[in-house]
Amino acid sequence: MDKLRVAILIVSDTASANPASDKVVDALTPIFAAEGKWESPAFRIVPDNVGQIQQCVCEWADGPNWYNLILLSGGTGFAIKDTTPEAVFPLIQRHAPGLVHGMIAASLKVTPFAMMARPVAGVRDKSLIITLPGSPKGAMENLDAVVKLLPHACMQAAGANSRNLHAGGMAKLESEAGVSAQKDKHQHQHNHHHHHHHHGHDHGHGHKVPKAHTSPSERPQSNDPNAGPNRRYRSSPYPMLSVDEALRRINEQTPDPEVVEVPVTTSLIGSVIAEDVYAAEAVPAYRASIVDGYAIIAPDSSTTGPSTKGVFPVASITHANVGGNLEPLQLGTIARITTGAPLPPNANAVVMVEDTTLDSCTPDGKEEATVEILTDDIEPGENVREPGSDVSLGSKILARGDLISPVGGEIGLLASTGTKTIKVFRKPRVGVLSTGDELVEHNDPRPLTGGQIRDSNRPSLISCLTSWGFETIDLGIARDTPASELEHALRDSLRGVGRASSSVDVIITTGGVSMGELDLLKPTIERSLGGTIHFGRVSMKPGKPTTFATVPFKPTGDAEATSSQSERQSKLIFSLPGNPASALVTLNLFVLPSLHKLTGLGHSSQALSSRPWLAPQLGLPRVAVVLTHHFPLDPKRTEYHRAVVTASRSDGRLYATSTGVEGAGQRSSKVGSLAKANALVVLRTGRGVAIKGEIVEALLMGDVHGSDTRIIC
Ligand SMILES: Nc1nc2c(c(=O)[nH]1)N[C@H]1C(S)=C(S)[C@@H](COP(=O)(O)OP(=O)(O)OC[C@H]3O[C@@H](n4cnc5c(N)ncnc54)[C@H](O)[C@@H]3O)O[C@H]1N2
Ligand code: MOO
Ligand SMILES: [Mg+2]
Repeated sequence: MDKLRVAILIVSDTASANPASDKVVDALTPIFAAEGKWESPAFRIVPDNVGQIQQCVCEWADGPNWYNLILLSGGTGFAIKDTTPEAVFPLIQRHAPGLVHGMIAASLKVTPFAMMARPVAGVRDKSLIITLPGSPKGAMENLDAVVKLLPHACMQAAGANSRNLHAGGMAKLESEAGVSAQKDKHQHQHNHHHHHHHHGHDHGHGHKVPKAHTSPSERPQSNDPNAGPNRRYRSSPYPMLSVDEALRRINEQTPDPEVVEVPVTTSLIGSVIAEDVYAAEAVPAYRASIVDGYAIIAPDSSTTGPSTKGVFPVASITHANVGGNLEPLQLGTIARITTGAPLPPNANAVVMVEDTTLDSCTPDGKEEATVEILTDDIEPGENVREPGSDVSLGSKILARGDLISPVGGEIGLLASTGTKTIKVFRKPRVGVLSTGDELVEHNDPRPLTGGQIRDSNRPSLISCLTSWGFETIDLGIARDTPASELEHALRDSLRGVGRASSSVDVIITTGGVSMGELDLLKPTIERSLGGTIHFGRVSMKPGKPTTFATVPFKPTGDAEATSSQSERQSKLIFSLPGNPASALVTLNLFVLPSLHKLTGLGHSSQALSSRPWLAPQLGLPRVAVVLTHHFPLDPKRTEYHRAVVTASRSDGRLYATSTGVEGAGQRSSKVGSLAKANALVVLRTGRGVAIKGEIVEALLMGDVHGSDTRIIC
């Protein structure tokens, strides 16, 4: 039969800094060789870092080249930096305490210090994962204690149809090891119990409010759908933040922009300049005519030279784009010239053709022989663009922080000066993922059944992001069950595999962030991805359960790790509520300012401001609007009321009209409340209504058109 595949992860700051110092791989390799059932072990070294440990274990367990057995050595003790069990525990889907007992029992025969080992063992997908002590001796002793069982355990974990299995070989091993499938089943039940016991802290009633920034151990235990009603929250453990505090945390966690050098093309639109740009060429590069007419030698007005008025022979003709040298203009002659064409040497001004009349033609009648100039007040330099008078060579044409707008002015300036490449801030790449068992593609031809919903969030969010000029990646729909689907979808998009062919900087998800038992985003981000949730509730309507998290990210593969300077170290996840209006409103309110910061906007003003998250360049423009009717107020949460804002042609003010106040008008499930809306009217909490004629703040999402509205109060 095929040999089993084994990989060893050395977890050690020391070995990570100096790989030669590792002795564990050499100690364990002969044990596997002696068994004869194993391929020679693969290995990798990482520092004592939860994110890097998890990244590697997941790659080894989930990737296409998965391993039957994943061993980790190191980081299992009581020292502060020992975090291997914490990293591995959440990745295990089925725990194997029997292996843990076996290893500890064996070590106890050697030393009482075995009581201070904190090993973890269990199955993830088809891989068996076991942690071992960091010392070569301890690692060998522990492995020796269980190694006879491992081939059997691995094959059971992999399932009978695994590529590594043959029915014959399996039966043989089972009798060798003297265990049965029945026993194995018992073990699982035991596992479950064990799991409850260790993690069923007193969060069942959720009265404890966690601190704003929680370390992995003191983080609130999230909804665990497998753990039954006692582990489900009955009130949210996430503190309710103000919108301002939420924006502050987003700003704080959003990394500074990265600089890239790129060629000048139209795909620069929406980029922000990272380094002042100086003109590589002068514009114009030569003395050019501003009009169609005749180049002349105009007398200096201070001297009393010959008049420009009179009849002159036409010496030559100059069009734009002439090659070669021009004949110098002789005194007393003029030269026909077109707009933008270079002046012949000696010429110093141009007379517009409108200020002349034809006097005589050449004998063949094809050309002008003499022309009469009708005007006498032509000064030297008139209608002439001197070299560099539009853009002088080496002058600053664009500054750090300038936006390359779709209007075209900046691209034009870069093009006219022959600028080949410029340094800009790299625009973030954004992935959009819908979550929910109930979702079907919006264009699925089948009629809906049961509780099915068409996925409207993905198309609506992607269209909004695209209009802002960001590269988006459609990450599809992740089902709520099995929960690993969500985890895989997130992990793949961070790594740039699957639907995301290159890794994304920001992930936007919708759905699954509130209080339902299938609301799995928060636990998945915290436990499976080792992420940090910076907030999970905001006092606003719609959008209360909006969640923002960061996940540590280290590119996998050694080559990549060194070469890829452009990979950000921490990735952002915005988990927006599933209700369509909530999703689109929170995208505008929370995600845009972060994307703007990543793009390099608001960068210059940040240093000056004590509240950089409110820099005017970040997020939607804020304007004052006049209400055209009463708007009802919410007593508890600030409302972002969807409205149409128009610019009054009669009084120049901006007026806001709701997209619907009656009945379900502003309900968060109603994406139609955003159809036609171009603004979010910010309504502070209060009783009753904001009255007609009142001036309030609004966030502009779209173009403002003119109207005849006016209110006289
Ligand atoms: N007990 C409580 N229940 C709820 C609370 C609460 O505080 N306590 N908050 C409510 C608020 S406010 C909102 S908003 C929603 C947020 O829900 P989730 O983010 O957990 O989203 P789901 O439960 O998955 O779905 C909610 C709703 O949205 C529909 N949906 C989801 N995804 C899409 C999509 N891609 N396209 C269209 N529609 C989608 C989904 O079918 C549900 O109808 O929670 C309240 N509950
Ligand atoms: O706060 Mo949730 O977003 O409705 O309606
Ligand atoms: Mg929900």
